[in-house]
Amino acid sequence: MLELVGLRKTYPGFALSLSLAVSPGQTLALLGPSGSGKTTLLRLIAGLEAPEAGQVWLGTTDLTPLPPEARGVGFVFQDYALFPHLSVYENIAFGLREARWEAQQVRARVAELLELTHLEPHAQKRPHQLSGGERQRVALARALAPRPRVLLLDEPLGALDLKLRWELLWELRAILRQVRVPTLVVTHDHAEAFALAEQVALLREGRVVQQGTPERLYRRPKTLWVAAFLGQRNLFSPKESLELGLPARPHLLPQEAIGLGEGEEAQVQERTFKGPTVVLELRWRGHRLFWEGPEPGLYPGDRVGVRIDWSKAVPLEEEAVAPSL
Ligand SMILES: Nc1ncnc2c1ncn2[C@@H]1O[C@H](COP(=O)(O)OP(=O)(O)OP(=O)(O)O)[C@@H](O)[C@H]1O
Repeated sequence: MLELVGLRKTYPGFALSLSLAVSPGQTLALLGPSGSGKTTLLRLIAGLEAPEAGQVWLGTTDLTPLPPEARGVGFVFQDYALFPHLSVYENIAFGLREARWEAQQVRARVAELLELTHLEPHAQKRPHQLSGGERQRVALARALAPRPRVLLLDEPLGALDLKLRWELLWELRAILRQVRVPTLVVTHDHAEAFALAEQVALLREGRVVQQGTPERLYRRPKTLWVAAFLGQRNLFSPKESLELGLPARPHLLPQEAIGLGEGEEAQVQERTFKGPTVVLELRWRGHRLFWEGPEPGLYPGDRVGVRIDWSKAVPLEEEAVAPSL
């Protein structure tokens, strides 16, 4: 189990202050906007930065005083940081040779990782002869080679185009499930976090604002900020909630609360075709309402009845004042 206890690090205009735990064999996604402290947190765990307060625990070992190389932490950097002059094989073997593994053990371990990451056909290539996705897998294999006790991935899919991102996401997930090393993965994309991780911690200005399973976070966000960051669209301020007959606090109206067909009249403003679903932006009671579902056969200007199940409205907490530094 990886545990961060009262960890604190400040830079001019920025303060990271949090506690967090990753269970054995689990993947936790650190999700947050640019500048929220995701990379700083990984660097603190890896020992590349020293915290001003708090500790990093791995089981019963306090890693905080240890140098990076003694921590048993595997790190995949945003730009992969592969050695350009070494082959794929040698990139993966590098850390093992540094740690003075015996030649035969190195061969066996590298072969194992080439197989795990499907890189056998590329073993003798240099990084510049590889595709982005292949480079990403080399970086992962290199990080996993010395059997780290924790794996840190900083935007592992960040540099790839959209189609490749999703292909690699499934592959990365399969590999993580196979190796069962507790993993922290940084991303600013909620869909990526949801697909990769069992737990998601949402970071804002150096603090964890909410942590939970993807389902829990999406369905029960604490605040408007969390809901909006996770892609929820039907969000109402306390004033708007009151106008709609709800208590005077922020609310989320989830998709399943909105039915089309009969009911109060609304007008279609916009339509976005997404393949399996269509998103409609409706004008309803003077408010903007989004509906998403299978092809409704409706177009801008059309009128449609809207039925709301108010019992499904999710009350949210008032936004906390931005954390002070
Ligand atoms: N070495 C440093 N010196 C001064 N300020 C720093 C340093 N490293 C990070 N910061 C500041 O700390 C804050 C958090 O940075 P960090 O890189 O951790 O954010 P992030 O969430 O990873 O962002 P991104 O998604 O853009 O990579 C930023 O405001 C950044 O400018």
